[in-house]
Amino acid sequence: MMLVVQWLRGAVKHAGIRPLCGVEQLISAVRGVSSSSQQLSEFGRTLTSSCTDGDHPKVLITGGLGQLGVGLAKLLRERFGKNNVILSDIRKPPNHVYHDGPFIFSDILDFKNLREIVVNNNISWLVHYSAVLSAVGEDNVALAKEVNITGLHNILDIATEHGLRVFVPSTIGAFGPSSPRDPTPELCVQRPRTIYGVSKVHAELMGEYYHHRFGLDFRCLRYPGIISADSQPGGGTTDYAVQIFHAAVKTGHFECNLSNNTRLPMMYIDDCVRATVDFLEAPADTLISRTYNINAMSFTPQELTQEIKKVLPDLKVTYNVDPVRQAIADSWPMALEDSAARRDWGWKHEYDLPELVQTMLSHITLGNQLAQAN
Ligand SMILES: NC(=O)c1ccc[n+]([C@@H]2O[C@H](COP(=O)([O-])OP(=O)(O)OC[C@H]3O[C@@H](n4cnc5c(N)ncnc54)[C@H](O)[C@@H]3O)[C@@H](O)[C@H]2O)c1
Ligand SMILES: C[C@@H](O)[C@H](N)C(=O)O
Repeated sequence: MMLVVQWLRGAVKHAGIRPLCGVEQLISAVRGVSSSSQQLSEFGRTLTSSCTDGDHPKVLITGGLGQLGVGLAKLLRERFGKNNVILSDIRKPPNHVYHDGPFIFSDILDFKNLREIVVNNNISWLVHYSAVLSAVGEDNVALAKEVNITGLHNILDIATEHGLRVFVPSTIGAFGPSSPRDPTPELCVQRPRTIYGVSKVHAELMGEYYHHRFGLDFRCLRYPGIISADSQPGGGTTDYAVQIFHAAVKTGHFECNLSNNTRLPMMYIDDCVRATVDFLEAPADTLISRTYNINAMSFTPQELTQEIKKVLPDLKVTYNVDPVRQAIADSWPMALEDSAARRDWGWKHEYDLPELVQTMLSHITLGNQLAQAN
């Protein structure tokens, strides 16, 4: 096996193939197969399917109609071409998403269908966004187990089988009350108290295991709460930090379900999708780890309100604390320690609280004006 890996490194270097085509991915594919002749012929297919269109990866995004998928698809399509990025979900897309680029139905619990999609579309990168988030998960543990754990197993098996690069996001929710909270280091006690958090620790460990055992090119970022103007959050604990902006513009009143002094790590969506694409593109030999924290800003509902009031002074915020969400938030980090991401693949956030507030308010105001004009 070592000889094959060495030969592959030499051959790739000799042929001048660009790193984007995934030298390490190919090497991983070699490591991932045993020496049976059938599997070696599979390897031949993996080699050709891993580099599409000469240069660009062919990307499949699962759960792509949630808060993050459409934004990620937009950036990936700018970099790799519209037809090289396929969004998928189990829901019907809105018209503008359907017309913006390829969309396909894919239920991650249907292994055979998922495999068919990967094969028929020559997929080389898989971004696995399907999930049941923290608050919804506590409401429906069985569904969260099915989607977040069984679904992940399907993804890892298919990615390994076809030599794919696979990205699975983790979260601040992968930590718990016994983790250090301010800041939370990359490696520390992880004993989350939600099914969402437990499933994400499982995903981190399974992905890393598949990487070491089968050579899977598994990549994982622990996202903070993500804030976006054009897409709605899917039932998490940090959702208030999106909803407050819409309420501020629309009615001038917001009822917050977390207490005024609950400090959580947050990130603007543009930083999140840029981090994801940069991390996906990072050469494998620069990655010391397969799971990284990324951090941008931290604030409380009170601090966010004060910042929004600089633009909309009449905003009124009242508090009606949801005990389930509050207990979750109280067990999560206040900030993530992310020096490894900054060192290894150049992560740098661009949005702090003032820029976040300015950007969110202008996007939402403009969006509302356009909607009224139509
Ligand atoms: N949004 C955040 O603040 C945040 C923070 C940390 C991590 N993450 C992670 O990022 C990823 C994307 O988050 P999001 O906010 O877009 O989530 P979301 O809840 O908004 O969207 C999840 C999507 O998964 C789809 N889905 C559910 N069951 C499915 C199935 N069986 N097959 C295929 N798709 C299915 C849903 O239809 C939905 O569109 C998730 O893994 C989430 O855990 C998000
Ligand atoms: C933090 C993140 O994982 C998600 N927004 C949640 O609150 O569940």
